[in-house]
Formats: sequence, C-alpha cells, structure tokens
Amino acid sequence: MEVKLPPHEGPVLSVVDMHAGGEPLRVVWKGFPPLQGDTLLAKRRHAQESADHLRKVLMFEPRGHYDMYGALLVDSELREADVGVLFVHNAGYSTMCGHAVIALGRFAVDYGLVRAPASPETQVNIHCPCGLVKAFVEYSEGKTGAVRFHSVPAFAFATDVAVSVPGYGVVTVDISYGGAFYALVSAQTFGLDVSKSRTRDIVEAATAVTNAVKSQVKLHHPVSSDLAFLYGTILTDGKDEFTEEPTANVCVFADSQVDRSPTGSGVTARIALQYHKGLIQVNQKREFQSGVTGSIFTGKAVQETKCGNFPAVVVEVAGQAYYTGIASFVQETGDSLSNGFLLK
Ligand SMILES: O=C(O)[C@H]1NCC[C@@H]1O
Repeated sequence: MEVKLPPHEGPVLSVVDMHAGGEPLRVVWKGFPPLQGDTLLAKRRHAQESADHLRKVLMFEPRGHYDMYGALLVDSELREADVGVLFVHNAGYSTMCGHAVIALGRFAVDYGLVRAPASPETQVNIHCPCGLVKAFVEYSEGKTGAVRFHSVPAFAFATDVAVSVPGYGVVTVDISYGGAFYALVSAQTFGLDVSKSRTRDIVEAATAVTNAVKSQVKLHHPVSSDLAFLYGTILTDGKDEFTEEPTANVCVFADSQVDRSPTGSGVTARIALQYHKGLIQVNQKREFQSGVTGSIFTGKAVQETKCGNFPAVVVEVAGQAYYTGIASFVQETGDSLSNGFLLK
C-alpha cells in the first residue's frame, strides 16, 4: 500500500520527533509559514502574534499532549549560525532549551544543515532566542552521538529572595538565568522529594512558587527585555555543594509543564548559581538527574565572563538525544478539534 497524504486543508507540517533524557522534541522542518522580522527575537514576536494557532496544532492534542515540546527551524540573521530556532511549548515560546539543543545538534548534522561534518566532533552553531549556542556533536563513521553545548552567559540574578506563596507561606528562593530565568528551591521546603514524591505534588508546589515570583519580583536582562520573564521553577534535592554524586531536580515550566529531562537550561542556571555561591569550581563536572525519569545530563562551568554588570559563567551541558519518528501533520475541514485541545 502506498501511503499518501489524507484529505486536508492548509499547510502540511513535516516534523522529525526526538527525545533527550525523555523530554520530547518535535522538530518542525517544513510547512510552517515564513516568519517576518529582521532578528530572531522579532520572528519570535511575529510567531506569537500571527502563527500561534499553528503552535497549538503542533503541541496540543490530538497531535501532541500537555507536556509536548517543539522547535521551529527559522532563518537566523547571524552569519556564524548554522540554524536558527524558536522553541514552543504548551503556553508559548521559550528563550532557551538545552534538551532541544542536544537533539538539534544531531539533527543538524544528520539532515545536512552543516557542511562537511568533522570527526570526532562537529560544531553546530544554533541561534536560540537567548543568543548563539555552540553545540559539539560526536561524529564518527557517519554516525552522530552525544552532544555537549556551550550556552550563553549564565548568572545568578538574586539569592535568598523571600516570596509569599499562597498555601505554603513565605518561601526563600534563588533566581538564576541559564538562557531562561528560573526560581530554584529545595523540594524539602515543601516536605517533598524530587525523586519519590507524586509528580502532581511537585507541580503544585513549583507552580505556586512560579506564580508568586512572577507577581512579586521584577526581572531584567541586560541584553533584551524579551528575555526578562520567569520561565519556571526548579525543585532540587538541595545537594548544591559539589560531590561526585548526581544531584536531582524537577523543572516545572511554562503552564505547569513538566520536563522529563534534567533540563539543559536549568543545569546551566543551577551551575551559575552554585558557582556564584562558591560551591563548584570551573571545570568541575557534575551529574544532574531528572527526578521524574532518572535521565542524566552533565554540566560544568568552563569560563568566567560577564552579562552586562552580572558576573557570569559559560556553562557546558552534555547529553544524548534519540530519534523517535517522523510525521506529516494536517488539518481536515469539519474537524471541530483540529485546532488542538489540552487535558491536564
Ligand atoms: O532542557 C531544557 O532546557 C528545556 N527542557 C524543557 C524546558 C527547558 O526549555
């Protein structure tokens, strides 16, 4: 039997599906209408204003689900970029996504977005909304493997910030930037364990913290106001002091969305915070474990730098992504659920 496109109206959205550390990534490589804007951040604004229905078609049920994640490949204005990307999730458009960079590094080499791949590693420059991220993709005998990346300058924004969290009282959090802003707090504060507690309890506490920080703390970023928002809250096991043992966390981002991976941008933010507190040194590699799947990314600070007036670090994160399939998504006339819906 020959598989042909079913009856449909409008664009055919072609995707390659992957995952890194259990977190899905739907790479949208064809069919998305061109986005206008001279810069990637302008294209991100255009997507928010004019193409948001297609984000929902791709992320929501019946084609996706509440915790789906995607990457829209777009042109970059940076000469050194091999690929530009916008990240999409259940509530909108993120500024950084480490698990996606780990997957996109492989994708870019496997699908010919970089010329002449080199062994043992091929560098892929990925322009993310937060800036240029350099991925280094293992490549040997025509096969891609693990990926490490150097993210944009990461910094501790504020430590020991007291916020009033309805249902939980006054909670002290740290706020750190790893391409996106996160509030970080030990799960113990809520009587929870990131590896053993029910996910819904972790989501409830983390979401309450996110809402409290959003309403009580003003964030700013030296490069662009487009980057100055709280993306989520990471509950940790509290093991911030360097040891050879992994430290576990769960990241709850966007609209109560749960990252299955250890969160690449969260690892970046955690290391920047640990470095700021003198708990980890440059080149001390640490393992970070997802509390929900047990998957591991590694991270280390590789260089001191600055972001505006903030003392910052360049962080290297490493992990492995895998392919899970390909698909062409369409919308059929008469389908009242075709634009997407979500179940919590
Ligand atoms: O790995 C990361 O950085 C991302 N995973 C989903 C939420 C974050 O964007």
